[in-house]
Amino acid sequence: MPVVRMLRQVACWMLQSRACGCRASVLPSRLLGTSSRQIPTDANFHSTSFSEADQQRVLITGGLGQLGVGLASFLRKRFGKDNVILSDIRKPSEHVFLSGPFIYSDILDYKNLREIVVNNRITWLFHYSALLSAVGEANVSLARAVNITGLHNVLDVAAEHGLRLFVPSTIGAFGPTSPRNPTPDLCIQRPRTIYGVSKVHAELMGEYYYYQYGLDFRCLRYSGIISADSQPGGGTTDYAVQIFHEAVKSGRFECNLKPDTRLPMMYIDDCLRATLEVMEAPAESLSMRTYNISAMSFTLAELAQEVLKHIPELQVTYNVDPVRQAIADSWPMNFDDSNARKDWGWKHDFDLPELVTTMLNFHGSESRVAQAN
Ligand SMILES: NC(=O)c1ccc[n+]([C@@H]2O[C@H](COP(=O)([O-])OP(=O)(O)OC[C@H]3O[C@@H](n4cnc5c(N)ncnc54)[C@H](O)[C@@H]3O)[C@@H](O)[C@H]2O)c1
Ligand SMILES: C[C@@H](O)[C@H](N)C(=O)O
Repeated sequence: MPVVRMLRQVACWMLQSRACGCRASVLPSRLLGTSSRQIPTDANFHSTSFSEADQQRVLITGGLGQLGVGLASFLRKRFGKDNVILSDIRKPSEHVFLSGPFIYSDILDYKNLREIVVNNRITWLFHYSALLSAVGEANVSLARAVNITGLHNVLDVAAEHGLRLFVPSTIGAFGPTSPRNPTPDLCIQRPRTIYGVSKVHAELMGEYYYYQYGLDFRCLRYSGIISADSQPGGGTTDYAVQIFHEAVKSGRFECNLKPDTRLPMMYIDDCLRATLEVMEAPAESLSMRTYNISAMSFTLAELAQEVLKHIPELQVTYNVDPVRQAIADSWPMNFDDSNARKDWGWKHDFDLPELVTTMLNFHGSESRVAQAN
């Protein structure tokens, strides 16, 4: 880059950072490659020119889990099939492999991550890799590596290449000393799972990179997400997906939490739309970098009651798993998402009755197809 242009960018960045109150700072040393110079950072330093800005090039990490395939298909409608790259360390199904670009990416491999971002001219990164609450407790050292070390790699690559970065947080980022009904955006966060601790760390690190290095970090705290065509990956809220599969398949469901357990939940379509909306929200509309988002909140008994309206023969039994129950009992019962609604117009579409009808319609048609075959 010619020296004059670089100096102009640096001066421009310093003016901008003063205007937004951010502190002038330097990138962490590994972001500077082999150079020993310390260059003031600018989130747009390496990014695309203005005319290219509408044509995002997207990377999704951990994309073969419950949410990533749906996110890819949603974003491909917006940005075009070839501009959204799904990645994971697992082998994709043939259907996923044929539906758009897929690439192997282990978020613990920093150089490989950087290579993917550079070679594909990525502008937006959705960081979905994680070990969820229940599997995280069963494998704390792996959860620590994936959820914390992996996040550090993603933050550094995103800051270095001027990406807009989305990292989902969760209701699990709160703990027993947080207000539970409702839980506001800003309150005590002392979660008791490695998953929750890693998500609070992600929220704080993302905000730190935003203030220190100008990284365009955006984060939503998702509720338990309920999806029809993908399986949950080992969380405490998995029962709210599994009940639909079992209701249609066997007419029986054994639940691992108590019937009066109340948690915030959301249908996947609302979750994915919220994710794109916050990523597209003008920077000046965001008064925070991390927002609660919510749609509904129900107990297991209320969920079962709603499903019974459609499948009266369903038998629900309870066999409580103490680990999952302790986690659920420490999480919010209701989520206060008024800031998201006020700042960038968040509004959910699905409440419990629509959710149940949609899920059962999907599974009903699936099982009819299976029977016909
Ligand atoms: N599903 C929910 O209810 C929910 C709720 C709140 C927040 N979230 C967050 O949303 C994100 C996606 O959730 P999900 O339900 O799809 O999770 P999931 O567990 O279903 O999928 C996570 C994916 O990460 C991948 N992964 C693991 N280690 C990896 C590594 N080293 N490198 C690359 N990928 C790796 C796994 O192979 C898996 O496909 C997570 O960050 C999760 O914390 C999910
Ligand atoms: C709530 C969420 O983060 C995830 N579904 C879990 O239960 O771990």
